Amino acid sequence: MNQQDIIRVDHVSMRFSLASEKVDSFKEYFIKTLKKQLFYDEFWALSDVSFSIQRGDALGLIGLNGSGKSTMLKVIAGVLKPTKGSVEVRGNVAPLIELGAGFDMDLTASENIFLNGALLGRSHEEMEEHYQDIVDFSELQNFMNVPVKNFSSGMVSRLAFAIATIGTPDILIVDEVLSVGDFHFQEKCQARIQQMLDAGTTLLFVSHSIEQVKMLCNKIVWLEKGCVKMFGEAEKIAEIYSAS
Ligand SMILES: Nc1ncnc2c1ncn2[C@@H]1O[C@H](COP(=O)(O)OP(=O)(O)OP(=O)(O)O)[C@@H](O)[C@H]1O
Repeated sequence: MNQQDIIRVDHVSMRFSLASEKVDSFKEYFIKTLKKQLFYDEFWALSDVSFSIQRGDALGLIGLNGSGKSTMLKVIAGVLKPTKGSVEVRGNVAPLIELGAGFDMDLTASENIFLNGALLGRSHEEMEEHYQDIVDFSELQNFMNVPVKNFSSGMVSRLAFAIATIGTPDILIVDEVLSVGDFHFQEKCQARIQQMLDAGTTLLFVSHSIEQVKMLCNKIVWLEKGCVKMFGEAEKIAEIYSAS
């Protein structure tokens, strides 16, 4: 890995196994597995993907539905282990993937702040320090003692975004989360991401809005059916992508 590189993706391929027939119950699954009657189709979500980015870069991942963007982010975040190839990451990662996935819906917003913080590796004291900022940013002051199961999906995302973006991580991974929440909150999130970029955070960003990608990113990886179609300077690739 080059001295300047913060992330290096080296010949990464990711295979998923899809059951090729319908199984209606766990019992049927168990019996068919024992009898070796369960067959799988192989599906390669990523094929031989390589690129590297440097500290302070902001990389946009673009491509049609199912092209492998989220899978690539999950491999970089360490949520998925690639079937082939390797990924090297230098620094701590704040992943904004599937916002709210770590919440316990029966607990209150306030309790979830500490639970989610712990899942992100932060101590109780650290979360106490950031507590007011999270409440203010999420604008959920009047809902802190309400169980999260009573929140709208936008409210869940606001709380999760506010928790995940405390401090200044080395690498911030943002997967489509800006499309949730209302327009006012989207603008606030975008401003917070920009603040982090100004402070030197490296960004990996998935969005179907090429305008958002152009606004935040200096580099783009364009994925097509799991392969890199183009990698390089954002403005140029965004132009070609928009015209395609
Ligand atoms: N856990 C999984 N098991 C099986 N297939 C999967 C799994 N996760 C993703 N896939 C498949 O891999 C392919 C790539 O999915 P991925 O979510 O990475 O695409 P994407 O570019 O982020 O799509 P979108 O723009 O729709 O969010 C899809 O065909 C998807 O069905």
